[in-house]
Amino acid sequence: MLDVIGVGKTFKNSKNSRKNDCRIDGDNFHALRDISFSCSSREIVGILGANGAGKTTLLRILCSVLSKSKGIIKLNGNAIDSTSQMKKNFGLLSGTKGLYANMTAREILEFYGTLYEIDEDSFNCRITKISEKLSIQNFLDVQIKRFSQGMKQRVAFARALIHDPNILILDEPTTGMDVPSARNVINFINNCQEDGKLVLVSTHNMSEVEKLCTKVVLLHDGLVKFQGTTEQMKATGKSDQLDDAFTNLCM
Ligand SMILES: Nc1ncnc2c1ncn2[C@@H]1O[C@H](COP(=O)(O)OP(=O)(O)OP(=O)(O)O)[C@@H](O)[C@H]1O
Repeated sequence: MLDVIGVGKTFKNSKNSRKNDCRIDGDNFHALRDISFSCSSREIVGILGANGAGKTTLLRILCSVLSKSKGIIKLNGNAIDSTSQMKKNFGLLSGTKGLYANMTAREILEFYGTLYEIDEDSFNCRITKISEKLSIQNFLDVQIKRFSQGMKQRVAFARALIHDPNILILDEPTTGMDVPSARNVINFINNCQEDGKLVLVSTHNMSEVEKLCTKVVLLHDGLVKFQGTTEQMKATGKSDQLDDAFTNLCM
């Protein structure tokens, strides 16, 4: 369903900002060098890698927040290049930025509904369905400034899902959450899989990866170092502990 083929991203390398990095090429810095992998609906794919490996850059390219420097992204066999196609098919959760303190959850979701050009009837159906799933139906008319971090994260999830995308991109969805809130997020991600969505999730938490991911793509210095199941990753990384296998593969 989703094919990422030879995707690369090059930034200008400002002098003295990086040293001793194999991705530096004169004035250029190749954050992603050549990324290829494929996945299907109902998969939960872990995008793994050490700090700076290129996870966020890749996820932002998939959601058209960033443009790619090379490569092809295909959905159901067709190359997608227009921003509008990408926006329609992908939903991004990347922290709780843009949840304006003085707006209510409903106002924020209405704002994003307008950006995605969702008609009023569809919007009302979506907001009812999503707010029940995320248990925010009782907070919809409360201002964001009164929300805890976990509640804000649920609104951010609702925002990512408001246009009913086929593919959900989650950049570190449980970072900074307490155990019950993180567990809710994990359950919610599992529900998305049951709804037939493809979920790509970046996380540093290997126990979450073991619980959630049907497959992982491990990035290292802007390349794919490993892809396969967590069991295959342990075998390749020569450890029965996923975090040790991760460390071995990243060395
Ligand atoms: N706009 C930019 N300009 C220049 N370099 C950038 C830019 N955005 C990211 N980079 C660089 O690209 C590399 C990959 O960054 P990215 O944020 O994708 O890594 P990551 O794997 O998500 O890391 P982390 O786990 O720390 O969040 C890093 O070296 C980063 O400094």
